[in-house]
Amino acid sequence: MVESVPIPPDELSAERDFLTAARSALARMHRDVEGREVPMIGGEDNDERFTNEANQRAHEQRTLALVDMPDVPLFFGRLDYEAGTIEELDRIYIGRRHVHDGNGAPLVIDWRAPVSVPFYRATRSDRQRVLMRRRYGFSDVAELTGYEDEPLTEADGADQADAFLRAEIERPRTGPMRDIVATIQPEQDDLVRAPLHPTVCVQGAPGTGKTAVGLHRVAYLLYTERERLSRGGVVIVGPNHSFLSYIRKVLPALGEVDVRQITIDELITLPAAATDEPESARVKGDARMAGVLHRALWSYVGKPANGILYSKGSQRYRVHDYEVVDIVAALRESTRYAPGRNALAQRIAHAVLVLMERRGESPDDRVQNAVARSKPVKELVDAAWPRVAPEQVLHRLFSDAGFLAEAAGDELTVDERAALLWNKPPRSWKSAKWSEADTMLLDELEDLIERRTGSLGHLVLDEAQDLSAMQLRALGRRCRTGSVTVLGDLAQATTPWAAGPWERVLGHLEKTDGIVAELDRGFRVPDQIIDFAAKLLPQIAPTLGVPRGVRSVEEALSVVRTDHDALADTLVASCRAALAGEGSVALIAADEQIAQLRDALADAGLEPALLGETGDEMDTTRLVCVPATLAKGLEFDAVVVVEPARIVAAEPRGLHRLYVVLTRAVSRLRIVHAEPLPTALSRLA
Ligand SMILES: Nc1ncnc2c1ncn2[C@@H]1O[C@H](COP(=O)(O)OP(=O)(O)OP(=O)(O)O)[C@@H](O)[C@H]1O
Repeated sequence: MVESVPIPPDELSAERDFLTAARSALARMHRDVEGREVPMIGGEDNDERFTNEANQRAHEQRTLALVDMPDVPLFFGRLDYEAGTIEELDRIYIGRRHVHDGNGAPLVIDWRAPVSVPFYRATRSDRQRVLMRRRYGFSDVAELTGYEDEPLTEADGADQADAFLRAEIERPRTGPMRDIVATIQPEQDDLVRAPLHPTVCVQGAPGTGKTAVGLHRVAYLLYTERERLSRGGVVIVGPNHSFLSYIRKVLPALGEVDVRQITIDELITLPAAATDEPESARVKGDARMAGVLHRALWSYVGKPANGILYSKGSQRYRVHDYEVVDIVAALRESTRYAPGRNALAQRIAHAVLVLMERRGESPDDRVQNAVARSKPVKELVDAAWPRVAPEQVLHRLFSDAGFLAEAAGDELTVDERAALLWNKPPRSWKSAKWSEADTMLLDELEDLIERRTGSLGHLVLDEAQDLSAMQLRALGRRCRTGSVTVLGDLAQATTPWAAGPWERVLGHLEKTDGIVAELDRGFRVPDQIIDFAAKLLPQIAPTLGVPRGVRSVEEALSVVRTDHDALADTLVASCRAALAGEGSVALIAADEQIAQLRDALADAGLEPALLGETGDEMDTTRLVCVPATLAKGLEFDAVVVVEPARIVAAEPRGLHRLYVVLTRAVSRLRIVHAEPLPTALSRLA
């Protein structure tokens, strides 16, 4: 809580009483919904079962959304309006969900409601009929400890909003990410409340609140567009399980429990069992592969050498080869692969029907279907337009250099083709093991063969700078009529297959009407650390500006040079010093080093956890050892980074990885090294 003028005890106790009343009202709402019988319709057919299940699920979710979370305050702010601004209410309490008194009177108003907007937007120069804004402070167990008033009618006054924001950012971290609903900043609010369409893409430096904005935007959209979104559903795609575990509690705390938070492989659902070299993963992720796959698939459609001879009784009907060639050529231009097979059979049958009519017969649709299913037509279709599985096409592409060269045309270089070919091709496509990048290619082929149907209502892509063109195409296919929130930072792109600038990303998603916005105020990282990390920007993202910090923290940054023998002791001492403060502590090092360093800390009696081992390390342990490749998106109050040069050397985009690692600290960053620092940093250190 920010230091401020003393609070009159009566007023504080009145506010506490109000909180207690609101809590009881929420408990009553929960009981009411829980006790309400779910309407069941009789009958056992699929529609009825589906409706009953949907009703039951909706009831469960509504009940869950009304559970009072003991550590999440029910409201966080209050607006006192000019009399008559809102019907019968001059004062509203703003919270994470709507609470009413049982007689229709609101006690707490949802932060997403239009009347709550001035809480985030009103200023002294544009006070939107607000007289006073009050912000509450709470203990860890959501006990109301105080409040701060900001009268908007006074011409000037200290900027309490900034002090409040700073206090909120620096509140020590204990466990997973928390919501920022009490302190959403105006530039963030613009994005949170942007309409469902068009797609929004947010470029933002580390700690500018992209993830927070994405999650609050989902909560906002579910509030304003619940009906529309419930049909297709909402999915958040994050880079890995550690990250998803870190963000998993934000939406439930905002009352939203029906959003899937998953990794891209879980969305695509084709299991990956092989790994790629970076270069072949890069080529496989490239947008040019879409053309290669298209040509490879359609090369299975041949030029029919023979027409057909269809016999019915004593009659013979001949469709000539050149006629079939014309039908095939026309269909290639107008259909996907699988429906093309059926269409070919029907068109040939139609040609037979025309011959029958010319002879004075009057065949109907049933005859056409019978002809289409007849043996000669089937045989011709199987020969000219064979059934193929995606795996079959990809297996041939990666094992047959001639086939690949033909499908690639001028699109791929000789080296790129070599990177795609298997050294030891599996014997058959059925026994092939596919990598993650392959699964995107299989997904593309599946859609070329038969158009994917259904669309998500909304999709959030976090850390989207790392996605390949082929991944983006697969994601876009799952959200053809929905919209996307794309979140990322090009400077943090660590994958060799990253698709590149945001306009290109939107193109791959087929959301070219998407809007690109930028967040440039870094809330997480103190000025000194931002300035230090930003020295890498000219090398890793020369077109991006340096983020603006919002706070400086005394002794935020230190660089400690040691020698190899003393490294472990220095790290133990650094972690001990960090643990002496409040909040979470991370030791981040190159993946190859981290297990050994964890053991060294454990031997010294520090009880560290290794991130990624159980999935809930950040909930349960103050000191977490983080492999550099898992640091993205996470944050800790204090961070110790070990041997930056090793982090850089570990992968092709090591400098980008180092930038990610250096920007994880909320209060203090200590860099410990025995090996020389990377050049860009050594000049400074
Ligand atoms: N308006 C705000 N009020 C309070 N805290 C905020 C606000 N905006 C951002 N933060 C805090 O700043 C930190 C960084 O936010 P977030 O993780 O969303 O940033 P990001 O842009 O996704 O970062 P990265 O690029 O590193 O993944 C979080 O602790 C978040 O709670």
